[in-house]
Amino acid sequence: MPDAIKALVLPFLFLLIGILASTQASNIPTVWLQTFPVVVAAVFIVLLGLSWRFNKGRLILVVFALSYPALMLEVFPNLEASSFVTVALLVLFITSLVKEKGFANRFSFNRLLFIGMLVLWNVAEVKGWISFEKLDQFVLPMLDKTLKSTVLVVIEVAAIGVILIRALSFNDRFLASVLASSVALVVMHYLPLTMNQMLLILVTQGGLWAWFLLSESHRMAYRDELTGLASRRALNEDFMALPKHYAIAMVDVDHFKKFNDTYGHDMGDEVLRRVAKILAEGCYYGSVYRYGGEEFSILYRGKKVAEAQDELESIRSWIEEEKIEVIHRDSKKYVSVTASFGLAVGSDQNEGFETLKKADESLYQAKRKGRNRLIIHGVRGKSATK
Ligand SMILES: Nc1nc2c(ncn2[C@@H]2O[C@H](COP(=O)(O)OP(=O)(O)OP(=O)(O)O)[C@@H](O)[C@H]2O)c(=O)[nH]1
Repeated sequence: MPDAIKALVLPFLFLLIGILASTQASNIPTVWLQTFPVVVAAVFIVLLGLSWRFNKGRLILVVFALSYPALMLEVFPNLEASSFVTVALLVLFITSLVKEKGFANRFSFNRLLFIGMLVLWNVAEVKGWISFEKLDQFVLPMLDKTLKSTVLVVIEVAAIGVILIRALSFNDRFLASVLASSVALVVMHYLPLTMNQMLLILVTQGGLWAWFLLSESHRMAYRDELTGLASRRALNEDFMALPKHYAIAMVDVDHFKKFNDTYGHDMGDEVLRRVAKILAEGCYYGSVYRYGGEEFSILYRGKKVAEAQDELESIRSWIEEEKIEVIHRDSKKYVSVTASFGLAVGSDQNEGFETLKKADESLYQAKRKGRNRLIIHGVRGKSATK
């Protein structure tokens, strides 16, 4: 299954649970039902607290968008929800377009100001202070719909369409969750739901965003941002539960400082991404981590050294063969890098760090012997064919 579709599974599962729960609202005892508004308010306040703690400004907009229709229906109970939902969808749409800029800064202020204007326009419209009814004489005969209802449907369809396209093209979990929340708003608009049913959907949407924040913080802790590989922290944790038989490899890009100095830091980053990709795709038996800087680690659980050795030799030659396009002195050319490898076999489940040190020693031996080779700790004369 493509990653972009996978990213949609959980957000839509939350949505489905919300819709299914709302169908059971009539079976819920009244005492519980009375607590729903408080529960929803509490969930959203906790979300706002978390978005402040995790410095995620876009989440304020999401919380606002989700709570807006229900809040407005509380204030104007006799009015139709359609324009409230459309404003909420517009806010989600804008949120899906902007970059994360943190919680409290001028960006958040500007965004909230814009939303304030949108709300003012919405209130003015529902109160009848501004009206487009005169234009209906032209629109009604053509579309059999008022101008307002036509514009609202167009905005809803366009907003959902653009969010869907972006979620599928960027494979981004934030966009996937925004899409599920947008569909939740549309469901609340078009299905004849009671306020309690809406609140049930909102609670599950709160759950979705809490899950999003938790998984984001997990990703930040255990994934390396540049390469997308597991981070050193993940390796440290994996060392706590090593199997009886294991091996560790350390990999280091050769002359990387020179590469950075010649082609620039951005090209250096590109090299690290390429090497990480080759390691991730080439490692069938091992798990790859970015250890730090231009160093990577591979953990082989329960595997024989020969299997690890064969795999590392293939990866070494793939790195060597990879052609990287660089611009140097205003002209385009293709360059390649090499990497050195050290491998050590663990002899004790509790000695992951010691084994890693041995792999590191072998790696530096490989560097001393001329680089672009694999040295196995404690095995004389074992190195890559050169
Ligand atoms: N572009 C980029 N450079 C990095 C990153 N992390 C570390 N570096 C650079 O990696 C270089 C590592 O250089 P050295 O440790 O001297 O090693 P080397 O030049 O690869 O030489 P050998 O290991 O002896 O082959 C330093 O210049 C760091 O600034 C990163 O994330 N991106």
